[in-house]
Amino acid sequence: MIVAPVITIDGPSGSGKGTVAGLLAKKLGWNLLDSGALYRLLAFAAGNHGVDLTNEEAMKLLAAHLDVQFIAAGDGHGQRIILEGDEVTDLIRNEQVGAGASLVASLPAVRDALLQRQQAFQEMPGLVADGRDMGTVVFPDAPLKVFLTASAEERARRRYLQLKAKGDDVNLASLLDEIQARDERDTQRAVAPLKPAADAIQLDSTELSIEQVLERILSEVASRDLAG
Ligand SMILES: Nc1ncnc2c1ncn2[C@@H]1O[C@H](COP(=O)(O)OP(=O)(O)O)[C@@H](O)[C@H]1O
Ligand SMILES: Nc1ccn([C@H]2C[C@H](O)[C@@H](COP(=O)(O)OP(=O)(O)O)O2)c(=O)n1
Repeated sequence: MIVAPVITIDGPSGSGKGTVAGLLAKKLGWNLLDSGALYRLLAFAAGNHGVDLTNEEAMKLLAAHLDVQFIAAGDGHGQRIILEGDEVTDLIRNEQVGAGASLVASLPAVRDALLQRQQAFQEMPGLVADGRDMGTVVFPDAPLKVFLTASAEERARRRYLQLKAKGDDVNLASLLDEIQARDERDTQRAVAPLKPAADAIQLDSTELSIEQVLERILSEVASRDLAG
């Protein structure tokens, strides 16, 4: 059986995972898994259904029955996300939902319930998957694993610019606090914590442009002969 190759991109919030994963998937013509969106969707759905984010049993049920569709955007750039029939693409991209996602993501039963759903994205001709545990837990056999980082200050600055451009009322200092709190929770949790896989390439993007990060990864793809 031919197994579709996977490129995993893990790292902390604002390191550029989502942007680079989207560009890479587009360039290679591969499928895309934004695993963080699943945790964000769960936190968002919990709000809609009045479920307490720390209620592991209820959150596990919600995860098992999550009704979500990822639709490639018409311009070939990014994805539209539909939750229970409603478009939530932008609604899940704020720090409040991010913090809720990080909380939900610390529940082992929730991670278990999402495992197969994530693995089902591994289809031909290949998959680019971004998150926190793509290389360590979900796709441990991936032939290329990237761990993307950047300083917390640079990540907060990027998030600030991104949210401000969207028209959100944001504050740089509180974004930095929130990012650091999320880093702490994501790296310290007992199950599938944020950490580089032993065989991951580590890339610090603090001083790199998006194009430079993409170039570095594409050179790894070429040297491993992954794109056929
Ligand atoms: N290397 C980079 N240099 C400058 N800005 C970047 C870089 N990588 C990503 N960005 C910007 O930072 C913001 C956060 O990137 P994103 O891909 O959402 O990060 P993550 O998925 O790791 O949270 C986006 O607005 C993106 O355009
Ligand atoms: N594979 C994943 C992806 C995300 N998570 C959790 C931890 C993160 O703080 C939240 C939100 O992830 P997301 O990648 O959307 O967040 P950022 O874009 O990096 O800010 O979900 C996870 O535990 N495992």
